Amino acid sequence: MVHPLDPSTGSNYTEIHVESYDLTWKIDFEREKIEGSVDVELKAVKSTNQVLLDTRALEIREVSSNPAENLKFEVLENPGLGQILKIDTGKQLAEGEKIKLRIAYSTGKNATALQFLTADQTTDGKAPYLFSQCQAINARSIVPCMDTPSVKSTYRSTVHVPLGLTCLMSAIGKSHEKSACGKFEVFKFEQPVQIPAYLLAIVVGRLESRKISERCAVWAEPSQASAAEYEFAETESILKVAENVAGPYVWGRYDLVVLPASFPFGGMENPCLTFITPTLLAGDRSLVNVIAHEIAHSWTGNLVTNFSWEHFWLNEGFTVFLERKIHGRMHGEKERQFECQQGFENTLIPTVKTWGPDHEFTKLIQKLGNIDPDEAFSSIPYEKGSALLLTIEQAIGDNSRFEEFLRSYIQKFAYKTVSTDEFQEYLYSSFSDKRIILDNIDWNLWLNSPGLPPKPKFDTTLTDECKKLAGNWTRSTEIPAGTETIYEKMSSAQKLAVIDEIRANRGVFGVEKMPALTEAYKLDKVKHSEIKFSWLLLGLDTKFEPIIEPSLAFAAAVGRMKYCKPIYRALFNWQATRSRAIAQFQQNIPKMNPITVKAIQGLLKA
Ligand SMILES: CC/C=C\C/C=C\C[C@@H](O)/C=C/C=C/C=C\[C@@H](O)CCCC(=O)O
Ligand SMILES: [Zn+2]
Repeated sequence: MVHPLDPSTGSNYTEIHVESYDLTWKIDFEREKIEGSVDVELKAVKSTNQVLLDTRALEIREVSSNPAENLKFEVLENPGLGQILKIDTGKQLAEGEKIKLRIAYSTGKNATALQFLTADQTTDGKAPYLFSQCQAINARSIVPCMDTPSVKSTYRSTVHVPLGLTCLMSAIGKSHEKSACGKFEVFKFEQPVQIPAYLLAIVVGRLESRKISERCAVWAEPSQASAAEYEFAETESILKVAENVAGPYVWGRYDLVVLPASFPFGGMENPCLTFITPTLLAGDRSLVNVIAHEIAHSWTGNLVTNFSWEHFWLNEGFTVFLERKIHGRMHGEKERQFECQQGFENTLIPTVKTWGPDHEFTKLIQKLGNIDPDEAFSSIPYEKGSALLLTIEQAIGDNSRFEEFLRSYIQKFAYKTVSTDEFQEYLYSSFSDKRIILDNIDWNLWLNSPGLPPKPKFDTTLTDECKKLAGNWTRSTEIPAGTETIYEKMSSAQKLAVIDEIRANRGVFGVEKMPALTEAYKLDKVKHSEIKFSWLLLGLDTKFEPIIEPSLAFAAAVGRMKYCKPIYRALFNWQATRSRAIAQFQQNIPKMNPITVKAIQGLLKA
């Protein structure tokens, strides 16, 4: 089956493929730039005399071939998506012929993949810091590349960083020594498994590591190292369960790095080194579902990769489904069902409501054109995607057979990319005895229609307990008796479900009960970031004035977009807070991640 084209790249990947990148970088904290070169090895898929690479605001100094010969190049605009570096190879390459190019360049001011932090913007406030976020199409702002998941390449790197700092990458560390001049720490890495450009990642900072197992460690700034070691101590056990569900782990190491608070996501599945937000440091290991999610990406996303961002649900829907399979193996089927029901009712339903039921971005398969995929990003591919897989599992009616199918799907498409059609074709060929059952799934509704899909069936036991407790608050004007004790005995996920449920029924809750609710469940002291976020949003949605200060403080301190975007949206939409929120946001822009800035600016334009 031939893949359609990826609209988010300007590269000529159908003519020639990048096989490997060899990066030589110097991290310049003063000028907030990466300075260096990349050696690119390419192989022609068909005869061509040009190489088109994606770039975004890069300063290209020179392009040469090996043996050294300067090549002609020009930089063309690619509206909405950056630029295209067009290189004349100087000769016609035959199909299968290889070529090596060297590109000397530096990153531009405000490279979208990078956030340079001054010492005072870090957790410990002791040294500057740098981290990257290349998904979806930001890799092109740090290296000229084929920035499409359709192309997978290996990479090596040599990185010079200031003395005393540690560099980590989404690869296996090979060596660390001082430079000959004694002015730099020099780190070398190798990623021997072919990966798409969006999985290239770097972090530089004052970092300490704690060993979790032979293949797992957690890195953090020194003041957070012990907390991180405790919080993520279960990483190896989760990885073993994941292998049991999905097959052997092929990436060698699985390390974690806790980033500063401005990191825009909960976690990013960079191979060998998952990036995580410090908002996971709940103190009681109650947010490790994010680690299970990132571990699951080692198979779905990193090994089997969506061929373009229009089919992002193949990365995220499968990963959420696997994450919950892992959770079910560890804590029981009722728990898995609870997570699935919560995902549908308290994430998917509100997300569809926020976009609007006819919005293009509520479709599972997207038509992105030249829209930056970041703009379409939401929980839809995660929750609608995993709900589709749950629906298929239930239609098949044999969970262990469906799990075997998942393993064979992973094996079949490992190291490759996949489209929705290919997944569907493989599903039908694997369940040829269930064709009629599969035909009963309304594929067009699930894949191509906006809005909510049919709700799968759930074992509602654990959710029912939460709905009952929440109902006591929303249905009555009285403060429910004994509510503290019932709440206290619940798991953190159930506690969150209680607040989410009250929030879903805020119309009948009544702002006058906010102080009692806050007091009963000690919500103003809660450390669990999901519960805190839900409480703040409940207060903002019900226009509870004492919530304004903690909401502004949370939005300023936490760059995770899952939290700061809805909080800013609510603050912008409330007349009483709008101007303060806009002023705070604008003042904080220099400290914020470029991806987050763009997303919040989008809210103001909407
Ligand atoms: C349908 C949208 C099409 C393409 C989007 C592709 C990438 C979107 C881009 O914005 C990058 C996303 C990176 C996500 C990383 C981690 C998430 O799993 C975090 C989820 C939210 C959170 O927990 O904070
Ligand atoms: Zn994910």
